[in-house]
Order: sequence, then C-alpha cells, then structure tokens
Amino acid sequence: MEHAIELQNVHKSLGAFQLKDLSMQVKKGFVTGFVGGNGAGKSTIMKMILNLIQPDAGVVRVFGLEHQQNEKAIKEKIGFVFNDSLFYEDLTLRDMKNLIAPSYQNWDDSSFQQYCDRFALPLKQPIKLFSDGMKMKASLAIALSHHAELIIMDEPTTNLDPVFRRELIEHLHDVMLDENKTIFMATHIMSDLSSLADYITFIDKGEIIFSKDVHQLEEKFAIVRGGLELLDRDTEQYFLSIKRSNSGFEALTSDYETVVKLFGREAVIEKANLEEIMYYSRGGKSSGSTH
Ligand SMILES: Nc1ncnc2c1ncn2[C@@H]1O[C@H](COP(=O)(O)OP(=O)(O)OP(=O)(O)O)[C@@H](O)[C@H]1O
Repeated sequence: MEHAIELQNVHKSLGAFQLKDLSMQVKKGFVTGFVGGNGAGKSTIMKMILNLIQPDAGVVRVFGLEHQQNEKAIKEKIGFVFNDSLFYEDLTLRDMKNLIAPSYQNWDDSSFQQYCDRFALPLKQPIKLFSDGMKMKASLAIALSHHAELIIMDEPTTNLDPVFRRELIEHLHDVMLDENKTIFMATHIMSDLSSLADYITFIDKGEIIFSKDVHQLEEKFAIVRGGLELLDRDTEQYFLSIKRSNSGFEALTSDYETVVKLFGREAVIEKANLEEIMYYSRGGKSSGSTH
C-alpha cells in the first residue's frame, strides 16, 4: 500500500534535540493521531513533512514523492492547520483567501464558499475579530478548498473550548466520511482521538515508541499490578515497561490475553486507556524490560 507519509532513517539535530535514524509511516485514507509529551519532536516532524525544515540525513516522502524533485506537486496535496494563526489578521477572510488561492492549481472557490457556510465563517470581517475556534475553522476551510489529500494538523484543538473542540472533531468526521482524505494530527487531547483516530503514533524524546491500530491498543494493552514476587525473567518478557515500588509493581503489557492466563487472580489486570499507555511507555525501553 502506498503511504501518505513515509520517513526513512531520518536524522535531524536542533540544538540539544535529536532525531536519530527515525522511520515511520502514515497510512493513506485514515486518521492517525500523533501523540507524545512536550518537546517530543511532533512539530519538528510535521515541519519536515511540509518541507519547512529539511532532515540532515534520510528521506521524507509524501505519497511516494520526495520534496526535492516534487515541491509543487506535494504542496498541492497537503493542507495544514496549525495551532498558531498563519493569517494576516487585519485582512478579511475573503481577502486572505484571494491571497492564498492563486498559489494552488486546484483551488476551488465554490468548495471554499461551502465550507465557510458549513463552519458559519463571516467572509467580510477582519480575521482579528475571529475567535480561536473560528480561526481554526478558517484554516481548515482553506486546507480543504484546494482538494488536499493529506491534512496535517498541529494541535488544532488546544485553544478551543469543549464545545468548539467537539464541533471541529465532528467536522473532521464528516470530512473523512465525504472524501478520501488522510489526516495526520498532533494533539495532547486524548479524548479527541478516541472518537476520530484509526491509528496512533507515539513519539517520546525523538523516538517512535509505537504506531498502532486504535482497536489493537484498546484490546491488547493493559496495566498489571501485583506483588514483586510475580516478576522473574520469564514473566517480565510480557511487559513493555515496569515500575517497581516497595509495595509491588505496575507494568504495561501489549499482550492482555496471555497475561490474564499467566497471572489469573494473582494480579490486578485492567485494560489501559491511551493516557495510561503513554504514561507507562514514557522513557521507552529504559523504563523497564521490553520484548
Ligand atoms: N530551531 C530550533 N533550535 C533549537 N532547538 C529546537 C528548534 N526547534 C525545536 N527545537 C527543540 O526540538 C525539540 C522538539 O520540539 P518540537 O516542537 O518538535 O516538540 P513537540 O513534540 O511538537 O512539542 P509540543 O507538544 O510541546 O509542541 C524541543 O526540545 C525544542 O526545544
């Protein structure tokens, strides 16, 4: 299957921060949530996908194409929505649209009009009078109006109140139902992803810890709590990370069924939610045994 995004053996140094030999893929036609703590490297990777920064080594492909030879073609295929407003805020949305539209071959004015109606965006008001939620919707309307196949969103819901957040997520649902798009979205708000995302890619300190199907995460990942006497070389292999204390251990497994068979009632085993999976995965391999 052709991937919407592919990073292969990418290296990048930014001050003290490094991406070392990073490889990842984003599946075409699905929503992938990109999660990880502050400074994990999400924006850096998104900027590389948009060709705003370049890797020191390695390859970035968008729909199989590399930026160097296909800058214009890739630009047509990507729409981006960032947390910070990228507009000249003294302009009206109509003026802003008139400024942006000529740079896209596939710009579709009637589609833009439809999204502005759907998102209740006023065209004749200066953008500085828009709320954060309206600015976000305006970015999305522009991203969708040049028929971008890939929508990249960097924390689109961070500044939004719960009502606007839900509305935006519903619009994204509609976009996925209506059209054959790929959405790659960085966020810290896990509840946004549980209803929207098909896949989750988790990055920590510049390292991809996992990239998995949401259902697989829900079905297979669990938190196990028990006494230290349950841990030995055999049992530890079923855990991705283990936190030990005087009163016992807490561990993350990606093999719920086997661990239930192994420990039965000797341990407390509960399915893990996304936040717990991230919390226990943090630090990756250094925080405990791996398999
Ligand atoms: N131009 C730069 N010069 C030096 N360091 C940089 C530069 N740009 C980013 N960094 C560093 O790279 C690291 C990764 O930053 P990045 O913005 O990609 O993280 P993030 O996962 O998007 O974080 P957040 O969730 O807080 O937005 C951070 O430690 C940041 O300080």
